[in-house]
Amino acid sequence: MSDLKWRMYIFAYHIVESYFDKSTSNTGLLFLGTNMAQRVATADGGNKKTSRVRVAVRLRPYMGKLDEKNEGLCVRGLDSQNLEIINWRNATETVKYHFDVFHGEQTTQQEVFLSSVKPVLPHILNGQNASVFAYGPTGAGKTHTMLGSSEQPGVIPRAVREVFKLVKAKDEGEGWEYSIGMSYLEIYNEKVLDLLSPGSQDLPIREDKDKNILIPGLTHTTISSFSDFDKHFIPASLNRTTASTKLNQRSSRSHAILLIKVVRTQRALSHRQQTGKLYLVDLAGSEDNRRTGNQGIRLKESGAINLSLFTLSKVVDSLNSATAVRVPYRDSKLTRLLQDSLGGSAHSVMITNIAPEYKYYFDTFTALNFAAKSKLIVNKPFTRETVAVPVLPVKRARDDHEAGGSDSEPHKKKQKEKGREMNDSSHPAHLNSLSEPSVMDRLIALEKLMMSCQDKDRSSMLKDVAQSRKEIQELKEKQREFENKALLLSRLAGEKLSTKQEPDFKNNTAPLQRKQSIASKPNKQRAVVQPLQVSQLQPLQQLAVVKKQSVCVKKKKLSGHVELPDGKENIMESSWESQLDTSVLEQSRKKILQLLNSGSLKELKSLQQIGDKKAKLILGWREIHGDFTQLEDLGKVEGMTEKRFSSFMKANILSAMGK
Ligand SMILES: Nc1ncnc2c1ncn2[C@@H]1O[C@H](COP(=O)(O)OP(=O)(O)OP(=O)(O)O)[C@@H](O)[C@H]1O
Repeated sequence: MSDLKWRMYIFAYHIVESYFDKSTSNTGLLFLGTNMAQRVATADGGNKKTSRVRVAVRLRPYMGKLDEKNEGLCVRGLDSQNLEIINWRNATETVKYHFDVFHGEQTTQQEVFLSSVKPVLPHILNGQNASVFAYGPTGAGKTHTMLGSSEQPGVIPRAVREVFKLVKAKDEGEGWEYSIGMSYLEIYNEKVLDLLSPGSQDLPIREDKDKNILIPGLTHTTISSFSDFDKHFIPASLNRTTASTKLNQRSSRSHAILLIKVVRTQRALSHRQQTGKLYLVDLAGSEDNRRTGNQGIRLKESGAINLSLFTLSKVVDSLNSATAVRVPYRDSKLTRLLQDSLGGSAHSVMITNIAPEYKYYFDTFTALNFAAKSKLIVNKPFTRETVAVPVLPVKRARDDHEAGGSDSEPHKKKQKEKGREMNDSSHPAHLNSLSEPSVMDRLIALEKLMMSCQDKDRSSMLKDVAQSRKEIQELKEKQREFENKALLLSRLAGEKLSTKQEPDFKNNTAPLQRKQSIASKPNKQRAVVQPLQVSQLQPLQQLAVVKKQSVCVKKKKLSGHVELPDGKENIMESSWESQLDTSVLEQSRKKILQLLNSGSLKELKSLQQIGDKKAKLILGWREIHGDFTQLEDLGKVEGMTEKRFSSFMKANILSAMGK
């Protein structure tokens, strides 16, 4: 019985030529194809550029026969990138996930191929590597996606055919000759086995000096056409290790890896050669042994499968995370073998297969959390029936953690109580699978694991921020040191040259002001005193015309050291207001107050040191408290410290005078 299903798969994918030609020429379905592989540079240990693994999720159609409790769907698609799954903590909520691509249950094999796989294939002909792999729980549709059937051929036959098509379309004039070859292997119980040469021993995985991954002893067969490929592939597929589990009668117990190699050789001297590799991988299903009923050898297989899938998830996570330092390729044979075709300069696509039935909830939730770029809890019911479902009385895992970990007695007691509540008959039937205590325990454990990972990410980010702050601080100190030295030097120089009262030190912060003051010393002196005297006689607007230069000089003094009328220098700057004419000061203050009370967002932003956020805060304050009675009220606005207020005043009064 089980063999029959597998043989059906193998022979079913065998494609009727005319069908295939017809289906691939249908470009009307290319709408998803615009989502081409994004390449985001991240650090990969050294300075090598790595590209993101593009993640697509495919939801298999609902199968009534797999839903013994008649619970319905627990997950559904929203659009071409988003889906939602019921929140196990609160059935009136859903958790929304975002992916590069989402393929709903109606998506055809051709659409999956066109959007997720076809775009990466041309790279193989240019000597680059790529990998496409189907990931997900057992029974969720990985083999269907990768292999398919005669009516619905999957990724493997379509991709191989496309590679031949691309090579055929190559213009002879380009001067390259192409040859296509294949290898086919499985990783079973952490052993690399050659499917084209059954009975072979565990093969070693090596790396050459150019970091290419090699498997010495692996059969590599040149293929000249698609039917040639078929001739080798079909019998080899039957060598794959599969077995019957409770969840899938013909469950893949190994990772099947098909390698298509395209070698192109330059016709002219120096006969340069480039090799592009395409890995098409049908992974074994991630499994929960409590549900598969695995024992003995099945349990051992399952341990190996889960371990390598866990490593794969860590690798994908590291490649897609900007903060990861090390990509753990070497932690499993699967990832070691894919190392030169996953991340790095390779083009990688992961198709995560999920099933919609409640009995797959835990597996689906786990797979989504592994694959998701982001998720969001949405406060709305998933189905009409779930609206009435009471909130699951589960304490937040983080609270549990903070309260002493899962092993503490109170926690265990709570778990028991939880279990009792879950079994309460008041819960609707469709939550049965979810509310099983064992599922609950695993969900809580999963959440804890995820939180601890997030915490780790956060703490490494915080470390980075702290480091940057430290560096900025050090730079600031250096700059201060440099300025003090320069100041000292300039003073010394000033003492030496009695005729030259102005230091000849120049720095980048105010070179123009410095030049001005040296050139016209008398004006400079007037700049401190005269404007204030002039301004007593003139309204503020007129003053503005006169004062361009003097304000400029004054600004310099206020930010550095102030020269008093008697020629002495005063390093303190707190007395800047006292040097201004009181009526001018008053006018400026009035003007600013008026603007604060009646200015629009744009007008507020025209004030010095008021950005978009501050302007909005001012508007908000005005709305709640009415007009500012005095400028000092500004200190009551959020974020306006005493220091900021005085700096705001100085900048705006000087600016008002300078206009
Ligand atoms: N998109 C789909 N459309 C129609 N049928 C599907 C789809 N996906 C999966 N199926 C069906 O669901 C069943 C399980 O799928 P499949 O064998 O591909 O799962 P799997 O993930 O490869 O499982 P395992 O990891 O145990 O090998 C099969 O009968 C398959 O035909």
